[in-house]
Amino acid sequence: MKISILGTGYVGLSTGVCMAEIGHYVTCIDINQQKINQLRQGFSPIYEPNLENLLQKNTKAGRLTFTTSHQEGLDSAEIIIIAVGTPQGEDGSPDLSYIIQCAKDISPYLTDGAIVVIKSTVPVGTNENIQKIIMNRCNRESTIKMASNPEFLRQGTAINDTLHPDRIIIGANKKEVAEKVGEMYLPLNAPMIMTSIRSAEMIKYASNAFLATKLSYINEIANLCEKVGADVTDIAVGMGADKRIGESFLQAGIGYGGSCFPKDVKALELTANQHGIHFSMLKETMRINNEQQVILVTKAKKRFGHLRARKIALLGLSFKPNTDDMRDAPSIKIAKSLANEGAEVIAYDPVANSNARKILGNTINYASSVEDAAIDADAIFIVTDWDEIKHLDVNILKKMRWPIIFDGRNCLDENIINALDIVEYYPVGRPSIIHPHQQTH
Ligand SMILES: NC(=O)C1=CN([C@@H]2O[C@H](COP(=O)(O)OP(=O)(O)OC[C@H]3O[C@@H](n4cnc5c(N)ncnc54)[C@H](O)[C@@H]3O)[C@@H](O)[C@H]2O)C=CC1
Ligand SMILES: O=C(O)[C@H]1O[C@H](OP(=O)(O)OP(=O)(O)OC[C@H]2O[C@@H](n3ccc(=O)[nH]c3=O)[C@H](O)[C@@H]2O)[C@H](O)[C@@H](O)[C@@H]1O
Repeated sequence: MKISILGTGYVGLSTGVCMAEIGHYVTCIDINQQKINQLRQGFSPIYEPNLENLLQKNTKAGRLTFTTSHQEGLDSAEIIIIAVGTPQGEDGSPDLSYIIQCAKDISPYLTDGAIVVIKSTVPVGTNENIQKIIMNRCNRESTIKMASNPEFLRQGTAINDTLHPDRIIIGANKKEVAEKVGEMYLPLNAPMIMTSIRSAEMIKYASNAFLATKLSYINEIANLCEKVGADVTDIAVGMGADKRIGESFLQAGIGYGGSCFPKDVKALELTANQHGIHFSMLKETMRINNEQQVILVTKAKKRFGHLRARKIALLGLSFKPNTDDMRDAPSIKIAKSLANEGAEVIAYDPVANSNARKILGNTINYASSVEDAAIDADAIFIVTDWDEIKHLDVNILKKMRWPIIFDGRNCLDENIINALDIVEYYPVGRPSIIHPHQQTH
């Protein structure tokens, strides 16, 4: 099948590479010339495990090409996938300007049989509006075929998620359109759910908001665990063993971040509001998450009294491991809050230092290794559960002024905690460990 994809971000590029991997001929279009140049040379502009390898393999096989030209990129495309950003606008609703621009960009080159698929996360009704824009521009009514095909990949595991999805949602108002889009995915052998366009758009928001709410729920349980002396990691195992609840998304910590949950929860709450439904549960999901993101700062202030002139090593900056994405990362709020308290912050991330610098600038200092960050630190904050942070070298802790660790992901290797008899360890929602040799510091 001949597929064109607009947008070579996390979703567009992962989709493009995977569709080529299963045998389709894919052209990826982006307006960013620099990205396209980089991709043509076989380099991925984003950090995503296994992406660059499949990019090079499929480019070499002649199934994957990149262009900035809509005319060239859309030539004889059977399916045109729109995967551009829908970031949060100033009023909290998604900014649809990139999608609208895509509609304008593709209109002159649409052939009769082509299907326009919106993969970006868009509010209910957007597919219909985009269809109208295209119809007006093309001056044709009957032949614009549209489908909603929301994406569920997670950053850090984007390739695996795209090749092995739990389900594929296809929303279309015509059976033959849904079937044609489904044909594209047949080699994946994944369950497909066909719905109306509006339902497909809604499934995406309902899923993300549900997962975010599950996280705020377990985080509030974690806060309660600290008060009553229970351990939230045991609670998660106990709850998760119930199939109706499920074990995933029960890892308590410093709350959710990233380019999707924060904006999608807000967008759904706004949609509900516009229709007279006060979805107060989502308001609470967001409130809990906002407070949770700075919980390590609150804990450290309690431990030290104040944080002025305290040196804090921030380990991990990206919003989750295995990505360099800093969009809405909890580390941003934590770093700013520490700086406001007068602390000296030195941060380390295996891949996100340079993206972080674009956002945080000189508010903090950047280290080139865990060890660099930890030297003479008064405390470590574990912010992102990268493998090298979870299993950090015990000897590194001996270089701190005093090994005090605030673990925002409850992820530090048990052996490390047990190996040190001078450690103070403060996880989230679990009993703290303060070894007997502790001295005032
Ligand atoms: N990042 C993620 O993990 C997921 C994102 N989504 C949704 O997918 C959509 C895309 O998200 P990301 O991939 O993160 O975005 P991104 O910001 O990483 O990439 C968007 C790309 O679109 C390009 N672009 C903008 N206007 C264009 C145009 N007119 N023609 C061609 N290219 C254009 C930009 O240059 C950029 O490279 C959003 O709606 C997001 O909510 C859905 C599932 C997962
Ligand atoms: O629409 C999207 O963009 C995507 O949003 C999320 O994917 P993503 O944001 O990439 O990553 P997640 O693994 O969901 O993590 C989101 C945040 O929740 C946090 N999280 C996740 C799981 C958990 O148990 N605990 C927890 O704190 C992560 O650290 C991260 O900050 C969804 O999981 C994807 O299905 C969806 O496609």
